[in-house]
Amino acid sequence: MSAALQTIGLSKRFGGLTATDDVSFTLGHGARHALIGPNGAGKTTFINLLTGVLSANEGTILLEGEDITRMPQQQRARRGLGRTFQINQLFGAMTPVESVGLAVSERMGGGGQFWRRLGKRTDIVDEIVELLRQFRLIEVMDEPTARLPYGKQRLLEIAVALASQPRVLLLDEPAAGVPEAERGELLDTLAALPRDVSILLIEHDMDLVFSFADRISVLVNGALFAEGTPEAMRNDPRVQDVYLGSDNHV
Ligand SMILES: Nc1ncnc2c1ncn2[C@@H]1O[C@H](COP(=O)(O)OP(=O)(O)OP(=O)(O)O)[C@@H](O)[C@H]1O
Repeated sequence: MSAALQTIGLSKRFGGLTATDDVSFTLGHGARHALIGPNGAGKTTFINLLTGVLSANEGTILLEGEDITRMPQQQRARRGLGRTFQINQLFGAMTPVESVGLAVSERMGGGGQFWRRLGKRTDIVDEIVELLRQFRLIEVMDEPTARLPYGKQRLLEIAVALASQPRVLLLDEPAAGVPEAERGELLDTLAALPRDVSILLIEHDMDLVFSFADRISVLVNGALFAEGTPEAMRNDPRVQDVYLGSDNHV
């Protein structure tokens, strides 16, 4: 059985700087895999290569065994590659029910026909309500997004990404900017994500990384430096040296 997502010898250069250096990486089916590393290690560049925001200089990207290396972003998304962004990409004037509804409708090819379809399709309504419930957004579903607590906005972002039913979900720093008091809800919600979605998490919050991940890869200077179970990474003196033992992950 092929991996959910795999890179082989992936490299990206910006002029003289190698931001992704010969990365061969495997995301297993149903994985809860975290990618960590110091600032500037190349985590965001790697995600951008996976999603097609950037094109690789060398190497191959396989999604469920299919070569997507040269595919445009939209096509990768349609093939089942979902992502959230480090910085909130939501429309502030829309409500959670509208954002999730639009994402579900788009997946079904509804697009602008969204509200007309909604009235007729109870299965769509049920799915929207279930997503809002799962992400603890029911009580705020009619509030403009810009007025929601930041933690709720990050939850909404994940709900919107999940609405497209991705096979692989890339979570780019979901806890960034979320106040301490709202982190528990985020952790619980991430823990409850459906197991048939394979997840790659990029995160600086080590509590979240160690509570979420069953596998961790460490990126340093664009290259994979170490990989293993959370326990193995926590106890690896080399990893402690370059990352965990220092202050540069906050
Ligand atoms: N578009 C670009 N042009 C030139 N250099 C870039 C570009 N994007 C990233 N870099 C450089 O590539 C390296 C990796 O950056 P990247 O943002 O991928 O790291 P990161 O691990 O995501 O960092 P952080 O944890 O701070 O978000 C850095 O040295 C960065 O300055």
